[in-house]
Parts: sequence; C-alpha cells; structure tokens
Amino acid sequence: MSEAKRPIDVAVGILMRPNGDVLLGQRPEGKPYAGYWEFPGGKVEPDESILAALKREFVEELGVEIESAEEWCGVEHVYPHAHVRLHFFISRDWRGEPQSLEGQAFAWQGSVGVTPLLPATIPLLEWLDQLRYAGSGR
Ligand SMILES: Nc1nc2c([nH]c(=O)n2[C@H]2C[C@H](O)[C@@H](COP(=O)(O)OP(=O)(O)OP(=O)(O)O)O2)c(=O)[nH]1
Repeated sequence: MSEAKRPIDVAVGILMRPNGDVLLGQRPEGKPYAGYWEFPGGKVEPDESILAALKREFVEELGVEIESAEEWCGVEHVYPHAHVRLHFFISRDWRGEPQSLEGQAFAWQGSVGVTPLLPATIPLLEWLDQLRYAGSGR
C-alpha cells in the first residue's frame, strides 16, 4: 500500500467530427472528480493493449465502435487518488451514434466550453485547437 505508486495506463479517445467538433463526457457520481469533464476512456486492464482498452471503453460507455484511431500524445499526471499515464488517441472513423450507456452527460464541442475539466486534460485543449483550426482546413 505504501510503495511508490506506479502509473496506471489510461486509454482516452477524442472523437473528431469532420467540422472539428470533439466529444466530451462528464464524470459520474462516485468517481474521483465527479462532475468534471473529460474525453471518454478508462483504465487499461492487465494483459490488454491500449487500443483494445480504448475500443472496449467506447463500446461500454457510448455504444460506439471505433474503426480506427491514431495515437496522438501521452501525458502523465499525479493526482491525490492516482498517478496516471494518459494515452490520447484521435479517431475520425467510428460506427454508431454516441449514447449515454452509463448515465453520464456528453457534449460535442467546438472550442471547448464545458467546465470544469480534469486538470491533466486542460493543456490538451490548446494543442487540439492548433491541430483542428490551424493549417489544413480539414
Ligand atoms: N477518461 C479520461 N480520464 C482522464 C482524462 N484526464 C485525466 O486526468 N483522466 C484520469 C482520471 C482518472 O484518474 C483516470 C481514468 O480513470 P477512470 O476511473 O475514469 O477509469 P475507469 O472508467 O476505467 O474507472 P473504473 O470505474 O474502472 O475505476 O484518468 C480524460 O480526459 N479522460
């Protein structure tokens, strides 16, 4: 219990629509940081690949099948409740309309306006804006 905590791997997915909107979800009651907004995802289970965890979480939480996703960036953060290593993926290619299967709120956002956001996710928004709104008009 008292050993230095090793980081927990977390798979996180950013669904991106052709117009650049991204999907955020609100953490449910009973979890650390309940009510905070985040990109959907969750902890990688033992013997599971990060991509497999990502796909599993999206099916469980949203009923969405990710067809392809590219690894975007990694962020480590030490919270009072856990030391996490977040693996962010971007997907523009999924099947199904997101549904709230675990009772959480979801919102498609252009410039992200929902608050509060999980602390480790905040820096990502600026990087994401550079990706979405600079350069290629995709
Ligand atoms: N999904 C997600 N988690 C994030 C983000 N930013 C961030 O710091 N985290 C942290 C919060 C949590 O400590 C951890 C995710 O763990 P979780 O508790 O939500 O995962 P889970 O759904 O597998 O939970 P569990 O009920 O199985 O314990 O990653 C983010 O943008 N999305």
